Amino acid sequence: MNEVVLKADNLQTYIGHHHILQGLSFEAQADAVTVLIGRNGAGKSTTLKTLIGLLPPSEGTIVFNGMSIQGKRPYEIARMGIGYVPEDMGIFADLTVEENFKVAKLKEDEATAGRLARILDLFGALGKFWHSPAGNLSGGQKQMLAIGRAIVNDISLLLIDEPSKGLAPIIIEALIEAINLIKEECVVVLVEQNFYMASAVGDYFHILDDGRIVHSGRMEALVDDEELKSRYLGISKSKS
Ligand SMILES: Nc1ncnc2c1ncn2[C@@H]1O[C@H](COP(=O)(O)OP(=O)(O)OP(=O)(O)O)[C@@H](O)[C@H]1O
Repeated sequence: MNEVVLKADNLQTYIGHHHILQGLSFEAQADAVTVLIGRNGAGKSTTLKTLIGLLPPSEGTIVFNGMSIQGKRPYEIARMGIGYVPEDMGIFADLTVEENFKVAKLKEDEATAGRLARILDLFGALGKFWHSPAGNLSGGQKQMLAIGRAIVNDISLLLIDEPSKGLAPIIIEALIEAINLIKEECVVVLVEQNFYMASAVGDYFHILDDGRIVHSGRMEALVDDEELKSRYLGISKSKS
């Protein structure tokens, strides 16, 4: 049995008066990519925002590496070793790629410089456009910058919200390769609608529906489960 790095239990999250997460519970294991999937509006992005402290839950617990993190501020949670790549990527379009990294870096030490060098090896375009405004990057390059910025610090958990959104298949292949390398360094919790990408990187899956987890298991089991894919993900056999 693998070590549990993140355990969310009975999360209840409201946005205004809307009760979005309704008792959501799941775990993420060490050395694995856990994928959250489900229909539009199921509560996937809300789950990541709840975990990182942007939407504090009204009830429930979140334990990360044995520490309770619910109720902490996002910057406190980030400093405990959780990286977050939001759906809109959150990069600073007017700043250069270099400046985007400067804003993100928590330390200017040797270990951070080593991680940055590895990120530039992984995502060659970032080095090429190092002095260009990040707003000029292509969609795929922006996603690489957003992910690179999140892993430049010493994190043990990376939360990524729908990285494949709007990207061409060839760029999705590069992202799959990158996430499979990143998972060697830290635990990944990924929200992903693209089932090809979800199944190419995921070790475990959780299906969300109406703010709850309705099915969980190993990704291989979901790949073979036509009924579940059709019911919750709208994937029919001919399309998969
Ligand atoms: N700022 C907001 N104000 C009101 N309702 C919101 C807000 N943000 C999200 N919601 C609602 O919360 C529910 C869950 O949204 P969320 O973005 O978490 O879903 P999702 O599963 O990530 O969907 P998608 O795949 O479309 O991104 C939806 O019904 C959405 O309309």
